[in-house]
Amino acid sequence: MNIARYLDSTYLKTPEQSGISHEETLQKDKELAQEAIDNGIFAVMIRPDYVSEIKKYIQERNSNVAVGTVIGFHEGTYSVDDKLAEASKAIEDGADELDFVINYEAYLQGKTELVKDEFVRCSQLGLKHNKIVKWIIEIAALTDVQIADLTKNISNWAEENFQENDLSRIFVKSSTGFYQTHDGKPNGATFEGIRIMLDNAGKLPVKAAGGVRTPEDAEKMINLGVKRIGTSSALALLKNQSSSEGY
Ligand SMILES: O=C[C@H](O)COP(=O)(O)O
Repeated sequence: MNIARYLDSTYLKTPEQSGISHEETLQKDKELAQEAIDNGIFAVMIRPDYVSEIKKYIQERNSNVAVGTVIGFHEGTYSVDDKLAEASKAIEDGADELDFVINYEAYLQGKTELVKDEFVRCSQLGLKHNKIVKWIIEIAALTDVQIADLTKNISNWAEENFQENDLSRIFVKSSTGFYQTHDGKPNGATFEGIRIMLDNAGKLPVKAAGGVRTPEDAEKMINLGVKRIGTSSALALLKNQSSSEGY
C-alpha cells in the first residue's frame, strides 16, 4: 500500500510551544517539505505564518506537494470573522488546504446554529477558491454519541449548502493532536472514533489525525476508509514500512 499518498505531514507547534525561534521553525518546515518531496508524501501541514515561504520552497522545486494550514488552531473558539480572516490570509499566501478547528465548545454548549454558520461561511470561502477544507471536530472532547451527531450535522450542512461535486473537498477530521485529556485517554484518532465518523460522514471524506505512529495503524485507518492521515511522524512511519511495500 502506498501510505505516503494519504499523508499530511505535520509540524504545528508554534515557536513558543517548541522553544525555538521563528527562523528555526521555518527551517523545520523546509525540512518537512523536503521530506515530503523526496518521499511522495501528499501534503505538509504547517502553521499559517509559514505558508508563503513553504509554498515558494515547494514551487521552486517543481513539486506538487500540497501546502495545508490550520485555522482557529487549536481550541476552535475563534469567532467566525477571525476564522474567515485567518483563512483569507492563508489563501492569499498560497495554501492549498485549510484545516479548520470547529467550535466544538459551542457545539457542546448547544449553540448548533453558530457552528453551522461558521461551517457554511468558512467552507464557502475555501471552496470558492478551489481549496480543500477540513473540519476538525476534536473527538477526544466528545462522547461517541456526540462524535456521531456532530459528524452527521456537518455532512447534512454540506449536502444542504454545497454542490454534489464539492462534497469530496470537504473533510471531517478527528483531532488537532493538541487536546489535553485528563484521564490518560488518547487525545487523537482512535479506531472506534474513526469508525463512528465514517458511519456518519455520508459523502464527506474522513481524515484521521493525532497519534498515528506506525505503518500498521496507518494501513488499518486506510482500510477502514479514511482518505487522509495527519501525522507528525510521517517519515518514521514510512521508514518502518516493510521494504517489499515499495518505500
Ligand atoms: O494533524 C495533525 C496532528 O497534530 C498530528 O498529531 P500527532 O502529532 O499526534 O501526529
